[in-house]
Amino acid sequence: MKAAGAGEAPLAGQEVLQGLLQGWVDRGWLRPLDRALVVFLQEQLPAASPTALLLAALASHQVGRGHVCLDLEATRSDPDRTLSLPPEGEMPADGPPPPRPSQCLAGLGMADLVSALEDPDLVGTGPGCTPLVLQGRRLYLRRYWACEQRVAGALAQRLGRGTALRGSMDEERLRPWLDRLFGPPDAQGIDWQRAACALAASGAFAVITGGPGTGKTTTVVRLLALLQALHLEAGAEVPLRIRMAAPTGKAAARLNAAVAGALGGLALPQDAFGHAVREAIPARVTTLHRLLGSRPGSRHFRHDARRPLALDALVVDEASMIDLELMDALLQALPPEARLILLGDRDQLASVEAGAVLGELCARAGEGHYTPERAAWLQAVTGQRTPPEQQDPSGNALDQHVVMLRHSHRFGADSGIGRLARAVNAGDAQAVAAVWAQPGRDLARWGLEGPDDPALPAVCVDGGTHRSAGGDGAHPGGYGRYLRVMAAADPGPGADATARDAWAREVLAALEDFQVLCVLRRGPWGVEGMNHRIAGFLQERGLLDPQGIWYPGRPVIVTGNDYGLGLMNGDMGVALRVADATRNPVLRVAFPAGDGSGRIRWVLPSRLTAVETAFALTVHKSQGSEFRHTALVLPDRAGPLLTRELVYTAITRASRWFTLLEPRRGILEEAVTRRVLRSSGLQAALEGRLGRGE
Ligand SMILES: Nc1ncnc2c1ncn2[C@@H]1O[C@H](COP(=O)(O)OP(=O)(O)OP(=O)(O)O)[C@@H](O)[C@H]1O
Repeated sequence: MKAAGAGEAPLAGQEVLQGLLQGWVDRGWLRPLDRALVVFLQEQLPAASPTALLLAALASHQVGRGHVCLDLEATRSDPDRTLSLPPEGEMPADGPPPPRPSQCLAGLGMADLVSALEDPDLVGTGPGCTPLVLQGRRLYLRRYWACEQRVAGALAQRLGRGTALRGSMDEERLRPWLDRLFGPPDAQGIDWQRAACALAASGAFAVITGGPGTGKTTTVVRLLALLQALHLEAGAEVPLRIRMAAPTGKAAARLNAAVAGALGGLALPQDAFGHAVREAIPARVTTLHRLLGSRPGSRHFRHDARRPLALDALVVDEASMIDLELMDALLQALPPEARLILLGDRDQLASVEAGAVLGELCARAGEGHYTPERAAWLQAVTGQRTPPEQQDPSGNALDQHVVMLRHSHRFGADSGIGRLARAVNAGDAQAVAAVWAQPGRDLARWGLEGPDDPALPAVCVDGGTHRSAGGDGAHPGGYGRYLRVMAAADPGPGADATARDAWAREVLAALEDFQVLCVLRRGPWGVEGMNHRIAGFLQERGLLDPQGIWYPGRPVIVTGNDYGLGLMNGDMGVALRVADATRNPVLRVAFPAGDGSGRIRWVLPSRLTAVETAFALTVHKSQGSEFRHTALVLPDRAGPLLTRELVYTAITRASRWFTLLEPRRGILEEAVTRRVLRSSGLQAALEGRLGRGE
């Protein structure tokens, strides 16, 4: 055991550390959980070094900020970043602020930090039972280290597997099917969708990444058709068991609709065989939690390595939202002979929980890194040449299974949303300014004088129509629209269940026309302030009567999984006034069933314990959803949350119109130069295993 020593003056003793951490908790700088961990460790290891325990508190705190570990290098160079000071919603507290991490760690170099962690009871360097693990310059809570190791191990195994797959393809037969599904290859350039399909067909693991509308769904539906066609053509009596899933109900519903659309466009033979292939592609998409079998009150799932999922191929959309622990659970539950295909946009915000798995897996996707052997194989099966700049003789096994789709088929070259998303993604503030100099019809930008600026009701109620009408006469809507639908389509107290469901579907669909997004939760520009003001605007216009917590027209978002009600975190619903059996008016909350069936689930408001009003959502909560018109409310000052990834995610939630509301001019340009960099060792762990040929 290593006791506190010289060079640790700022944390002269354990009581000082306790007091310091309590001061941080009081200010909202640290979670009570992080301090509780230190109290526990002190009880178990009374002689532990205060510096090591401080680092343990910071490592624990990083998990709450989405990092898998504490990066000691980053901690040393900018200690205050470990607490993201100033945090959103800092709690007012009496007296002078407590010392910051930079003061506590002042004068300590990397060697001092590493030396403080040389405590075999507290910190291990690999398997064992110490509460912390130090790997290189990364300090982990053991649970997350173990999780990262399992994910790296499962991915490495999957990358090495191919021939044992059920439905393995014969490469000779691959080319004609690719030609049928994609048309003849273009000799001029590479069609990355075709390449993605071939690469994903060739192994047990594939990642297809791309921005909005780049054809991820189109490609995966063709891939599934290809796999089924090859499987059935080889004489299989039963088709492959294929499942599709997404992290949220909203994302599952979107994929469901997109798959249904893509199925119609499949170029399959017009005969019994083509029919059998089409029939064998699943039309229903489920949530990952439902697929894995969530269990109330437990973080374990019904399906795991001992009770694996009964499937031959799994497609998971919106994979950027999958955190490390969920990826671990998913990989454990997947039979070794099944394929896993991840779809997602690597540039979006990562999951709220720790880990940015998709981002890490796709970190090298822009440059391809296909080996010359892989490029030759691709040419043989797709008839396309891989551009030389995408080839790399030292490309690793993961590179050979990742494809980036680059061309948006949804946003044309003149689309403002597409141009703005690209400029933001590139982190190019000048390019962003250039887009706004010529925004086109689908973008609008409003400077706000303050929380009472009349632009706010103009956009939130009516969509700000006079500034950004579409070329085809369509107008971006605000929340006034769904409330008018709610009033006009109300089937009345005598309506039967079918008519009520149809009404709810119509209102829920109209609600998806528009969404206000915020960066923050608190303050006038956060979700709480905006929710309050938007309800007021709608009330002033006589569209809403927000009395009490529950009122007709209240849109809500579920904030925690409720297995009893079958509602998942992120599900959105709306309160509607319906009639009970005796025709008395009662309030019920209508949710889409979330299983692709189009059914409506009606829930008593009193049973909903974890919901929030959803006129305004944080950008994080909006992930996996898409709205025809999206309005992003920026804060009036830059902070740790306002980053390029966040703004990109907000813009790409809009399918038709995007409105920017800025309390201070230029804040957008500031935001795009800030990045979210998540600390994790997944790439290193994976590379280590691939290098060892595991
Ligand atoms: N190769 C293509 N040629 C023409 N149109 C295409 C092609 N690929 C996709 N599309 C069309 O582009 C639109 C977007 O495609 P798709 O839904 O597959 O993209 P996506 O990447 O899954 O989008 P998102 O994830 O943003 O919803 C669809 O209307 C689709 O029909």
